[in-house]
Amino acid sequence: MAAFLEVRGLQKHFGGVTAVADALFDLREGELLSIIGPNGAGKTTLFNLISGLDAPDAGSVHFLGQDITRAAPERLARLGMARTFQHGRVFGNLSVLDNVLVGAHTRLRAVKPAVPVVGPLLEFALAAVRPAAVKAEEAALRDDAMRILSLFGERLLPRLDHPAFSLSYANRRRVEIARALALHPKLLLLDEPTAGMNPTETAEMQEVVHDLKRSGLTILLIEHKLEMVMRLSDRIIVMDDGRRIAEGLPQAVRNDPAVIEAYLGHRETGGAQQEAVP
Ligand SMILES: Nc1ncnc2c1ncn2[C@@H]1O[C@H](COP(=O)(O)OP(=O)(O)OP(=O)(O)O)[C@@H](O)[C@H]1O
Repeated sequence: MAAFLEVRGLQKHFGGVTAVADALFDLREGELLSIIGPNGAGKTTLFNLISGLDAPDAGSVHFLGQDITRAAPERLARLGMARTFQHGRVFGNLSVLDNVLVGAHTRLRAVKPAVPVVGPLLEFALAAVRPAAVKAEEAALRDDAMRILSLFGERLLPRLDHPAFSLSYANRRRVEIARALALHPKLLLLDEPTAGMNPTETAEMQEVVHDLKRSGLTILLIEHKLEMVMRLSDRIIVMDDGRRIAEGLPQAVRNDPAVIEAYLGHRETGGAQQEAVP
């Protein structure tokens, strides 16, 4: 049986820099796999190659048995892959609720008839007239968006109508994750969901990710906060200078001499240094 996600020999070079060298791993359905490593190790580049934001120089990615190497992000969204970004990307002028509804766009059916050529025109007309089927779909998506926003307790629900630019940094990160969840993804790629968060916010985010994992969602996680990685991960891949230097269960990785060397030996560890080898 094909793996849920299969990454084979992925490579990416930027000029003379090897950002990702021969990445190779499988991800099983329902698994939470973390990618860790010092700054510049190639983690975000690897995410970009998997999620269609960047094209690999070599190698392949298969998702749910389909070759998705170099596939456009829209196709990946339709297949059920969603991601978040290291620095959080939201639509600043849209409200919290609308940001999340944008994420549900690929799930629209009533307002997006699958008619060739005139489809976009029909969609425009249906959005303007809003017949009962379209209204019912909008209501269902709104209910779903509220359910997703409630995963973050009282952080976002009281701010439904606030424009995203007015939110705190931590809340913008939460909105971004909520928007990714609105896609009802089969695979969620989270790039440092707790970056810039204080210990309370980090603990809350850890709970959210834990709940998502418990719900059966398959997750690929980049995270510098090692305690969180150790608690959440089924398996961990450690990268350094574009290469995988270790892979295994959290406890084994924690005690791996190559991992300790990579973290403690690096000049910059993006906050991981203080937490390395806990
Ligand atoms: N668009 C780009 N152009 C040139 N070099 C790049 C580009 N993107 C990444 N790199 C380089 O590739 C290497 C890997 O970077 P990447 O951002 O993937 O690392 P990372 O592990 O995600 O680091 P961090 O933990 O700091 O986010 C680095 O040396 C980086 O400078």
